[in-house]
Amino acid sequence: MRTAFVVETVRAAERELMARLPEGALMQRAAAGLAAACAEFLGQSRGKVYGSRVVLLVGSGDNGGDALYAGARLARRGAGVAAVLLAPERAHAGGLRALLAAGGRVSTAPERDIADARLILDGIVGIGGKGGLRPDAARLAALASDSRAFVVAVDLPSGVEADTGEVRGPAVRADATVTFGTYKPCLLVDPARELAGAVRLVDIGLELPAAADLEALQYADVAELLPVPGAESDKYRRGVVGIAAGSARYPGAAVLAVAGALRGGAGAVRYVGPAADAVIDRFPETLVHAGPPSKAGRVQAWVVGPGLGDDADRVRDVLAADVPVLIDADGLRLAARATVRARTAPTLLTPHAGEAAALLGADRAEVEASRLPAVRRLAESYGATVLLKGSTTLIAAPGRVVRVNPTGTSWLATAGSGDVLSGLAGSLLAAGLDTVDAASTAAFLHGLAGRLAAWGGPIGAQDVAEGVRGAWREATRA
Ligand SMILES: NC(=O)C1=CN([C@@H]2O[C@H](COP(=O)(O)OP(=O)(O)OC[C@H]3O[C@@H](n4cnc5c(N)ncnc54)[C@H](OP(=O)(O)O)[C@@H]3O)[C@@H](O)[C@H]2O)[C@@H](O)CC1
Ligand SMILES: [K+]
Repeated sequence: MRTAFVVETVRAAERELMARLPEGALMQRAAAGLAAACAEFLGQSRGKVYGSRVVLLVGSGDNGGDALYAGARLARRGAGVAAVLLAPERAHAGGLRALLAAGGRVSTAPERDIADARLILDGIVGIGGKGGLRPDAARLAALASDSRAFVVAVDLPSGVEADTGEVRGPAVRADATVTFGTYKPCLLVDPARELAGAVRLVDIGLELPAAADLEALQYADVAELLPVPGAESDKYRRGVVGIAAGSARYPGAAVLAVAGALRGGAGAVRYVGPAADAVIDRFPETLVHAGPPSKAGRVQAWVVGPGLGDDADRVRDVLAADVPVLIDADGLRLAARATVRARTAPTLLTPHAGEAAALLGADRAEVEASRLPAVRRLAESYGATVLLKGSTTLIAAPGRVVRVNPTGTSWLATAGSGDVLSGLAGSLLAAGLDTVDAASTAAFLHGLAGRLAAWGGPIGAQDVAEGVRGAWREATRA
């Protein structure tokens, strides 16, 4: 599991460790890791450290100190290093001395130096940043982001909100971020994540609490969670998932949800609704039923909502079942909050930002800008697990660590792709995973399937569904 911690927790761990170490030792660990990564980045672009032009953007805190010490190490290896000091009289004194002693210099022509640089270190602010960047810092951030240089953010890209991943104003756009001790939420959650580029973690020996503030499944976690039928399994023991989706107007949503469900590990898929002919045509293995869901036969989990139109009765009927229920699309609009809260079996909601905004009474743009607070709020208000789809898919449940999905591709933003995801997650619920595991495992497979199917080009939802098997194989092979 990859984990991230908020600033308050990082600070506490730093204090605890600093008390046991000689003064400055922690910063030296950070700077050494940072310099090593920078040397590697310079080497990767078929260059070398010796003779490379490096510019340090230096704020008045320890983030600037890290940049100065790392710059000193690069200068000792022959790089031409110039430091742009935002507040010359308050720059980290030891770091500046080290840089000058190693042959580095203070820039007197920042614009020219930035234009000539091959590598830029953004040490404007780290976890001590407050509010949007001040105008002089914002100007440097823009110059660096627009430059031809490879930009390395120190700890995090200056200008982003460390704990939430919000970006409220100008910020550095980095090619890579070298972060210390632990990931910070901004390095995993958009829109900040996009500005961080490739993230490298440098171990500085921090001891962090067992419960993280944010976590992301890795291949090994997914492999462990995915259900594998044993010798004694039959279709019923593997779980039956019921799909209450589709309408005369939107039969395709039913077909796609079933397509996802068939690849999610349940032993059988039951379909209930008016699109049975379309479903059977495409997937003859589906068990279909025309009456209400409660009369369709036993299932271990329900999916309700994709392409449902205004069929509130079907939603009510499904919500009355005493099994886990996934609510998506039209179902989100039709499910009363009080009914969801009153359920004793678990509920999983899977809105995109627009649907989440409607449920929260907020603007879509606000949800997109503040995904982490939004998903937490929604989970609390419904007393349910919420999977918020989008550029960064997040999964929250009351009392649980928020999960962030590490896979995905922007090509997944295609019609019907959400229907496949809901079928897939519902199938994993029926196979016995809890709501948080089912949602995060489904998002992982779905993202990976999209990536495998896209291969850098456009895809349709059916391609995603067909890619799930390959994604499953890839996840369990690791
Ligand atoms: N602690 C440790 O053990 C270790 C810490 N490490 C490193 O220290 C970093 C944290 O350092 P930090 O606490 O000094 O804060 P930092 O991020 O440099 O920012 C504070 C400075 O920024 C300024 N500033 C604030 N907001 C601003 C804005 N919006 N726009 C512009 N300026 C703004 C603020 O100015 P002021 O308000 O004082 O005028 C102040 O001078 C951490 O991220 C990691 O890199 C590593 O070496 C590992 C060991
Ligand atoms: K920074």
